[in-house]
Amino acid sequence: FTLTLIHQALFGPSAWHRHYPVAKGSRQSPIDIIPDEARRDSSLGPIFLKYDRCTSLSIANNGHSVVVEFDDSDDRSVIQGGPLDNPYRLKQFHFHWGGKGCEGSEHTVAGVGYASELHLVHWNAVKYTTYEDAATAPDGLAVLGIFLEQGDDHRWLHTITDVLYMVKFKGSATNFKGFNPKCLLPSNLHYWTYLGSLTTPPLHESVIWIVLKEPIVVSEKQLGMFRILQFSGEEEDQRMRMENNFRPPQPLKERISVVVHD
Ligand SMILES: CC[C@H](C)CCC(=O)Nc1ccc(S(N)(=O)=O)cc1
Ligand SMILES: [Zn+2]
Repeated sequence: FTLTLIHQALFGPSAWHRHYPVAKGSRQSPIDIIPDEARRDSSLGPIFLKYDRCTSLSIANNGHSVVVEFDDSDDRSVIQGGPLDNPYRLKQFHFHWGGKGCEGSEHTVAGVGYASELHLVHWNAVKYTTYEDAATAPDGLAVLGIFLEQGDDHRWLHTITDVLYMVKFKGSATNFKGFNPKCLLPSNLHYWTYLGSLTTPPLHESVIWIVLKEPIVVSEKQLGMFRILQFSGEEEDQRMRMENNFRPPQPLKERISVVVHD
């Protein structure tokens, strides 16, 4: 317990500003979304997701989360429409979650958090040649955020939780082909959108956030499977269970409020 507190104080969100001054920037994520204060913009249309089955490649533990990587060498799997001027290619998705029974999402809605949050990370391959270049540009990335609410078993999440034991330790990865993230979407794509940042270092202010209003429902058992993951590598003797890997909401500052599309 004290190890976790020390670890948190040295490497957690409150320490990031020392190496990444942008942590105190003007468009940091996540934020607390206040639906009643969200503007409506009639020019803002629906988003479209074209997720082709055969682009998933691998699943890995990067020491911060569990990440499913995609082949982003062409436009087979893209998000477009809504606030986006171009199609953005799917690069990876990952999750953020809490400890036993406590909150775990990054964005909150009127001060209330969810048990977990799924991030599908896309990049603007029309304007930028590499993901790395896009990740430092103000319109380089589009991250689709989906809340996970605790309830019944999710019908398809087991395809991910069943393989987590193979990527238990930091730095481990395994083949994960043929997974279509479409199965993780809620029934409607109504969203809030705002200009923000990566929620972990390097915290680049390069993300157009699109947060879906409707959560997906997953069971406590399925959420618990994420907690078999470790922050630490296999060789490290101090076992550090991977949980509470979420950044708390950041100040909205002079950003225009969030825009909503129903
Ligand atoms: C140089 C490449 C790049 C900056 C570093 C690797 C990367 O992609 N990081 C990343 C991606 C997504 C999020 S989030 N949680 O979706 O906001 C947080 C961090
Ligand atoms: Zn994330």
